[in-house]
Amino acid sequence: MTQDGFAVVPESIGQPQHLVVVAAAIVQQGRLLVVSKKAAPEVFYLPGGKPDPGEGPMEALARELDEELGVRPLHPRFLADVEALAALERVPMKMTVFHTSISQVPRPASELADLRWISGGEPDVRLAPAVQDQVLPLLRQNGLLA
Ligand SMILES: Nc1nc2c([nH]c(=O)n2[C@H]2C[C@H](O)[C@@H](COP(=O)(O)OP(=O)(O)OP(=O)(O)O)O2)c(=O)[nH]1
Repeated sequence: MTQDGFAVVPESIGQPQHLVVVAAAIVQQGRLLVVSKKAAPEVFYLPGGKPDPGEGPMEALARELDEELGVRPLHPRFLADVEALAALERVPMKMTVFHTSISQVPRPASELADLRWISGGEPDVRLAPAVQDQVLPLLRQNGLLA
């Protein structure tokens, strides 16, 4: 109850549950790094994942990049918040994307099935909807990808 006598309603009540995801847009030599996981090897998306409880976006980004690729983000900058259907869970997802450089050459961890550097037009790479429809156009609009 607030001082005004109103009950405090948790934000989640009455709203759809969103999956929260943090991800990295890493571009080198005009190509975007995408990964696929062993759980769904046919779908590629940005390295990243769900923040642990109490973890901030940058902390989550650094942990996920370390776990998945053995790299550290260098000079990460907020690119966009995008909303789409999550590629694996198929529920609404809010994904915060940071454009970042990385500290080393990425080495895929065992949870990954594949790692590709893409220009965006590869016919054999099926991208998650958020990446195909939102992240690639944003990177192009910002001159970060041809
Ligand atoms: N990392 C990432 N996830 C994405 C993207 N696009 C997209 O739909 N997703 C979806 C895929 C999954 O449904 C969800 C992220 O799940 P994940 O399995 O990568 O997350 P995680 O590393 O925290 O995995 P876990 O703890 O559940 O094992 O978000 C994207 O570009 N990057």
